[in-house]
Amino acid sequence: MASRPTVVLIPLWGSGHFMSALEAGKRLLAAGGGAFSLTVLVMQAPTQAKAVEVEGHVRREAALGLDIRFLQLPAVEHPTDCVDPVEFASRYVELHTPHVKAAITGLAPSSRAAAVVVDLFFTALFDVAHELAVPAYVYFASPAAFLALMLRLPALREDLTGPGFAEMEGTVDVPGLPPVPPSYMPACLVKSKIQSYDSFEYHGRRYMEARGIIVNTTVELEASVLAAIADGRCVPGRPAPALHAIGPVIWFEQKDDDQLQHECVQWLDAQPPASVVLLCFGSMGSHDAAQVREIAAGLQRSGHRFLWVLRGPPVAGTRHPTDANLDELLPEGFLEATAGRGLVWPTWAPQREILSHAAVGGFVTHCGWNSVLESLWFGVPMVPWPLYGEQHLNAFELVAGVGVAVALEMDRKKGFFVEAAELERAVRDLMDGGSEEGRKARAKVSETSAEFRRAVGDGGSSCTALQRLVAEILELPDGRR
Ligand SMILES: COc1cc(-c2[o+]c3cc(O)cc([O-])c3cc2O[C@@H]2O[C@H](CO)[C@H](O)[C@H](O)[C@H]2O)cc(OC)c1O
Ligand SMILES: O=c1ccn([C@@H]2O[C@H](COP(=O)(O)OP(=O)(O)O)[C@@H](O)[C@H]2O)c(=O)[nH]1
Repeated sequence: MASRPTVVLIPLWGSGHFMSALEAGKRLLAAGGGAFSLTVLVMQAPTQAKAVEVEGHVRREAALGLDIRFLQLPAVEHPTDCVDPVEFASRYVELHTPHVKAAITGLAPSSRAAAVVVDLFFTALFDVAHELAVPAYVYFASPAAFLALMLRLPALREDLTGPGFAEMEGTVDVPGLPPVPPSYMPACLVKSKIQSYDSFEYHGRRYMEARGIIVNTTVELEASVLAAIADGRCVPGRPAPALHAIGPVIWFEQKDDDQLQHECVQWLDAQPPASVVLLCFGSMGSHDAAQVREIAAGLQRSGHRFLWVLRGPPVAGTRHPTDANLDELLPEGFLEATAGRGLVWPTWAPQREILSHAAVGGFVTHCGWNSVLESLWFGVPMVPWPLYGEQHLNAFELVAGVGVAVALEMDRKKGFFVEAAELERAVRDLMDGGSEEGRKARAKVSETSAEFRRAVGDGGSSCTALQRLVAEILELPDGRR
């Protein structure tokens, strides 16, 4: 049998990570034109719910008959006393190192590993790649701006006067972005949680060992940041790894023709074009009862149509929201008062399908990077309401950098609390025809959407970057395939 290498992909189990990485792997596979296969090493997800979600993805993708092999890694102990999910993921993956090594060395000689591609929090696996002399890549499912920040964390530590950015005066220099007020730094770095900083700084340092970083963005969207990284402005004196901006990588689930439309989509079908504002806060976003009351009042007073994905408090010991009990959470009379112009959906919703619907004209989002890319792809302007992770920096970039969003004021000292009147104002500015801010965001988002579609099309920047990456993996001269 002819020898054909394989690209080994090691994704994290999270909603915004697993399918994004797999979709990127599928694009690599297609661009490789059969020159290599894809091998996905699947870790046991740490919670039962995530394990079921990942198993579903693997079963569905395996049934597509593509040149992808899924190998389940043995279960390992769960690290305890972690400050956040990133430290958990970083320590959990370390325990997988021997299993990953065994899986790669156990590949048939006819399908040697040509590259190992790991999640942004899995840099501990570089040790295995280095030991086996396999080129290591990172799949960065977040924006290049956050990559620039992570690369700069070792140097930025020297500017900190306290244990986190919250105590810092002045602005933060994230190369390629306008000066960033410390309050817009990622939530995990703002609070005085020095261990969070340690985890991010560790990964930032290790990215420099990668042969390349595959970023889910486009050169058009984040030109200045990508240039800053490539010019060595994040880690002066050391050449940055090659950057491959292949985005937007968005996973679209295939629907059977005979599948019934989701209830949210059926409801949207009855609404006028661009009239509905969607509110959805990602896989780990939920609000407490007081905040829910403010949102309800803000939406009611705005007079606009809305589809609100409202989740209940997280399952104990996790960050994953439960399904909302609407009778308990919503103010009395709210559903009756907004009947016909609002839908409150209490569980996971088909966000991509909703954003693609002509009735949706705006998106109040937690600014998870996948959600941002989906909104830009469908040309939907945003109101950013960042909650966790790097989302505050994403929100800053959307408003101050790209200009596709209407800003929302929040009380950062009170868990990012937003008052009803402020939400009402932002929704009106986003959705009302007369608002200059909304008009600008709408015009810019249409441009970005068109740019995105050009980037992934033949000859587009992301398509070309993907081909260059394939040539690099196959070690072809001059990026030729
Ligand atoms: C990228 O910066 C941060 C990401 C996270 C984070 O951690 C995480 C851990 C899990 O075990 C499962 C997850 O699903 C998950 C998700 C997650 O954040 C989202 O990651 C997406 C892909 O990178 C995307 O970037 C979204 O914008 C993120 O919201 C946590 C964190 O700090 C605690 C980060 O700074
Ligand atoms: O009710 C929901 C909530 C989220 N998502 C999807 O889950 C992913 C969330 O990733 P993101 O990076 O936006 O945020 P995270 O949840 O990782 O913080 C995105 O693809 C969303 O479209 C969804 O389909 N329905």
